[in-house]
Amino acid sequence: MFLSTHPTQEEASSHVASQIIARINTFRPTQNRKFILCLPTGGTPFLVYRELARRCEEGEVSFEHVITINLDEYVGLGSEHPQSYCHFMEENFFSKGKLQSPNIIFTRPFPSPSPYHTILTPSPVDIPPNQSHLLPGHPIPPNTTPEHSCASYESLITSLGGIHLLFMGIGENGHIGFNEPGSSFGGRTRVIKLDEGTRGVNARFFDDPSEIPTHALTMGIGTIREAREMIVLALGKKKAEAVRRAVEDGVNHLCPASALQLHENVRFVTDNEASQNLRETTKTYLMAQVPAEPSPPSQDERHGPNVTLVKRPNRPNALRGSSFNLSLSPLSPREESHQHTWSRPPSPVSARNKANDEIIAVQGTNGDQKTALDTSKHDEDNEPEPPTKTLLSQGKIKINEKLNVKNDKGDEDCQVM
Ligand SMILES: N[C@@H]1[C@@H](O)[C@H](O)[C@@H](COP(=O)(O)O)O[C@@H]1O
Repeated sequence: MFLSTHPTQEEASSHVASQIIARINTFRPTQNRKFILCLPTGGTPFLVYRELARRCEEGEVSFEHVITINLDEYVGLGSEHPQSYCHFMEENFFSKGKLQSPNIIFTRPFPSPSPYHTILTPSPVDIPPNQSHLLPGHPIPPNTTPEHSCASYESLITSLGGIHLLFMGIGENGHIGFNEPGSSFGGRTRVIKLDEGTRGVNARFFDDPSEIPTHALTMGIGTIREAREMIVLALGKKKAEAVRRAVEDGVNHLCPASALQLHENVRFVTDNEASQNLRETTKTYLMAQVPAEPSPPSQDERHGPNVTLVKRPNRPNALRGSSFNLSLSPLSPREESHQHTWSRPPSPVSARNKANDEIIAVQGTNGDQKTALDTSKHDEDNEPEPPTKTLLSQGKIKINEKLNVKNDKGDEDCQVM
C-alpha cells in the first residue's frame, strides 16, 4: 500500500487524474489491446472526471481504446433517474452534460427519455459508447434476474482479461463499492442490501428520502481485489476515520476497505483532512513507499512517429474513431427500456489461466445474442491479447463488422448482426 496526501481536494483529485492518464499512456492501448479501467461514482470522483475530460480535450490522453467498467449501481433507479450511477457517469464524464438529439443509439444504458433520440455532442471524452459498461439497476434486462446480471458482469470482466486499474472512493463506514461492513473479502458481484448508515449518508443526493434505494448491485471485494492496481481517493474530514481504519487498523470484515492492505498495488490518495487521523509514522512510511513513475511516452510516441498531431474534430463521440456502424430502426417502448450494455445471462465459459496474468478466454452464444471474443496473441511483451470485442446483438441494434472471432461452430471471421 502506498499513500499520497495533498493539501487540497483539487490537488488530490488532479494527482489521481495524472495517475490514470499516466497508466493509460504507459500502457499504450490500441484497437486490439484495450486498457480496462474501473470507475466509481459518488461525490468524491467529481473533480477527477472534470480533470480527465479537460486533459483529454487538450490531447494529453485518449479514451478511444479504453474500456470502462463501473463499480456499482442502485437497484430500482432507471438510467434516466438523476441519481442513478448510469446518469451520473453520462453527466459527469462520458458526455459532460452535453446531451442533445437525435439519431445515434448507444449500447450502454442512457439517461434520456428515449435512447435513440439522444446524441452526445460534442463531448471532450472520446470513449466510444459501446466501451462503457454499467450494472443494470433498472429495469432488469428481459429473461434474466439481478443475480444473472451480476454473474454476467463477472463474465464480462473475465472476458476482458481483468481490470488494469480500479479507481474508487471509500464510504464513511469503510465500504468500497457498495460492499457494506461484514461483506466477505472473497465476495463477487452481487445484489446487496444497503446499510442504513449508507442510505443516510447518500440521502443528500435525493430530494425525496423515500426514493433512496434499499438495495444495490456491486462488484464484490473479491472481484475488486483482482484488479492489477487500485487507486482509492478519500477527500474531507468525514473520511478521516474510515481512512485510518482502512490503513492502520487490522484487516477485518467490519471495515471492507481494510482488505486492500493485502493487495500489493494499492494507492490511497487523500487531501490533508482525510489523512488527519493517520499517525505521522504511517504517513512517513507509506508515502516513502510510493514507486517511481515510469515515464509515459511522449505524444509523438503515442501517436506513432509518422503521424501529425491534429486536434480531434468537434463531433459526436459515437462518430469519433468508431470501429463499427450502428444501423437503427425505431424501438418499441419495451425494447427501449432494455437497452443495457450488459443484458444477457452468463455464457458458457472456458477459461485458461496463463502464469499470473489472469487472462481468460470466454466463448459462448445464447440464442441470437453472441459474445465474440478476440483471443489472438499479442506479440508485444509476449503477453496474450486480452479479448477486446464483446458485442451484443439485441433488439433492433445491428452491429455490422467483420470480426476475427470464432462463433459457436468454430468458424472464423463471422459477421455479427
Ligand atoms: N457506492 C458509493 C461508493 O462507490 C463511493 O465510493 C462511496 C463514497 O461516496 P462519496 O464519494 O459520495 O463520499 O459511497 C457511495 O455510496
